[in-house]
Parts: sequence; C-alpha cells; structure tokens
Amino acid sequence: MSSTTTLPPPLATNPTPTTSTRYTAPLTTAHTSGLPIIDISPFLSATSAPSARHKTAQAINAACVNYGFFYLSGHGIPVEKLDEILALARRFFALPLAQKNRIKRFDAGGAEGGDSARGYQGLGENVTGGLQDLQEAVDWYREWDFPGEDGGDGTVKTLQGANLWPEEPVELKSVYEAYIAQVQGVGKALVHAMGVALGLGPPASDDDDAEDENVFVRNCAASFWVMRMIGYPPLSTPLSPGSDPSQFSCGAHTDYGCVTLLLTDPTPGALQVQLRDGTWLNADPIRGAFVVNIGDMIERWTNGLWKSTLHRVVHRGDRYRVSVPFFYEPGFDSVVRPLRECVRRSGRAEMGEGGTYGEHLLTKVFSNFYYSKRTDW
Ligand SMILES: O=C(O)CCC(=O)C(=O)O
Ligand SMILES: [Fe+2]
Repeated sequence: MSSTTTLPPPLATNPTPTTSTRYTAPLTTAHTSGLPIIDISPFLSATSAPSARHKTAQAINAACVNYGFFYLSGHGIPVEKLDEILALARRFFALPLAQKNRIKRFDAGGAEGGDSARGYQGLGENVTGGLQDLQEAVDWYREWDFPGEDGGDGTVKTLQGANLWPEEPVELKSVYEAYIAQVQGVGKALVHAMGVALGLGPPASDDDDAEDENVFVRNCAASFWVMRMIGYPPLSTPLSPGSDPSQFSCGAHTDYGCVTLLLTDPTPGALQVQLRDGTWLNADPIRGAFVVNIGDMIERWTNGLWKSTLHRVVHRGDRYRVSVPFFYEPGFDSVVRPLRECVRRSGRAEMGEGGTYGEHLLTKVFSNFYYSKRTDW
C-alpha cells in the first residue's frame, strides 16, 4: 500500500507499560490518572496545519497501543450542552418507576411491540459476566432504515422497532436528537484521525474497498450508532479486602463496536480501565472532555495492533451517578475484516471471520442482549 505519511508504523505488538513508563508514555498532556488528553480539533477544521493533525494522530496511535482509552478535548460541543445532557438523564432517572416503564424495553416478537433493544431497562436487568449490574438505562439506536421484515402478527423484529422517548423531561427528545447529530460529527473526525494514526495514507481512489486513511469514515458513514443513558445508585455491598467486589455497577467488559464517546457526571473513582499488567486505573472524568475507548471492531480491523480494553464501573460514592455513552459504530451492513496493512504489521494470522457489523450485533441480541451484551465477540 502506498503511503505518503511520515507517521511511524504502529508497534507490532502491544507493549506492557511498566509502572515507571505508564504515566509518561502519552505524547500529549497527561492527566493525573495517566490517560492522555488528545485534542481532536485539527480533524474538525478543514484548514488546520498538517503538523497539528500529525500530533493528534501520533497521540491517538500511542494511546490506542498502550491503553485503548484516552480523553478527547477540542470537540467543539460546549460544556453547557454536555451538562444539560447529564442533567436531563438525572431528571429522567429520578421519575417514579411506573413512569420510566412507559418506555420499557420488551423482547422482539411479543405482543408489547418490543424489539429487544430500544427502551428502558430497570435496575439489575443488565447482566455482565453472570452478575446483575446495579444500573438502569435507556437505549436509542439509529432508526432501522433497511427494508423491514414483518415480525408476524404485527410484532416487531429485533432492532427494527422505533426509538422510545419519554414524555418527561419534555425537552429530552429534542436536546438528545440535536446532541446525537453533533456527536456523530465528532465520531467521524475521530475515526478519520484513527485512519491517519495507522499511517494508511490519503485516498487514492473512490474504491469502497480501499484501505486508506478514510477506511473507517466510509464504514461509519451510515453508523448504526447507539446512545445509552445510564443511572447508577451507589453500591452498598461490602468489600472484602484483597478480592474483587461481589457486585458491580457495570461488570468488566469490552465495548463491541468502533469507538465510544463517554460523557459522565463528575463522580470520581467509578469508571476503571484495565492496564496491560492487569491492574485497574480510575478514569476520572474531566469536565468538558469525553472519555473515549476503542471497541472490538477496531481491534479486529487493526488485527490486534490496537486493543479493545476491559473496563468496569464500581460506583461506591454517596450520590446517584449518571453517564451517557455514545457508541459510534460501523454501518449495520459494513463488513469488518482485518486491514491487509495491519495484518502485515501485526505478523499474526487474520483475526475473526470478517462478517458484517450487523451480523455481530444480532448475534449479541439473539443470545439475549440483556445477559450477554458485554462478552467478547
Ligand atoms: O458509565 C460508565 O462510565 C461506562 C459505561 C460503559 O462502559 C458502557 O455502557 O459500555
Ligand atoms: Fe463500556
């Protein structure tokens, strides 16, 4: 593959940062938690200097090799807007259960008209690794815009239902829809920067199968995104010294798609990221920045050069916590297969079967979304 970029190729194997290098490795300003803060603004402006893009791309490569996680700044969404998204989530979860259940998620194929994916999920309904998570949540997805199949008897097929919006707070739907449009723009800039970070080179043709720096942009053009609004009451189960908690707010998992742009309230010590040596790092929020992590599809596309990292939520504070992750995913019919250049650099055999993102997503949903959503592919 021809490439005019001067970026160094990613390392063939993922290094294990040692305690002494872990916090100094990132190329950009390091927050005290150790994850780098990366400025995406050069990829949001058409007139930015090549050197600024280069710096961002290099920082992304280092962060994806070392952590699979980083903070994203310079995204252009005002902090007041982010605060409003979180405040609306908090107001929704404070409503009585009966009201929240008006947008309850139901299984596909049932008389209730559910599609197994969209709507409100009560406390404990999400199970990770066999344990119930102490969280409640609402999921919205890109509208189903493929030819619909009749579920039979007027029922709805998996993922093919309409999004369910609460009547209260009344402004939630319009504010969230505007946010979804904005955050998709950030996702697009980010996956472009990731293509550059891999040193794939500028596009040479309009070939849909070309593996240039726009490969992720093309595959996410019709992103089958998910917006999830999560509420976490504090955990109260006792902690036994030296052993893992017996209950989680969200058990250890990897995200299964492309990139996650996570917005959380200021609660510290809740989200934890597993480092290569198996220890857990608190990824405390930075106001105005997203916590970003790459998902399993990026790991597959890069043939493991970039890892989709385990993370979990252990919220023991005294305040109800809210978070709103936006999952910027490939298109439903996008084929996700390791990029030839990444296979070559990794020196490993191709990972996975290379099916479509939608097939993988449906496998998750059919194997009971509530109970297996967060296991590996
Ligand atoms: O709430 C958080 O901080 C993280 C949630 C998460 O990892 C997820 O929903 O996939
Ligand atoms: Fe996650």
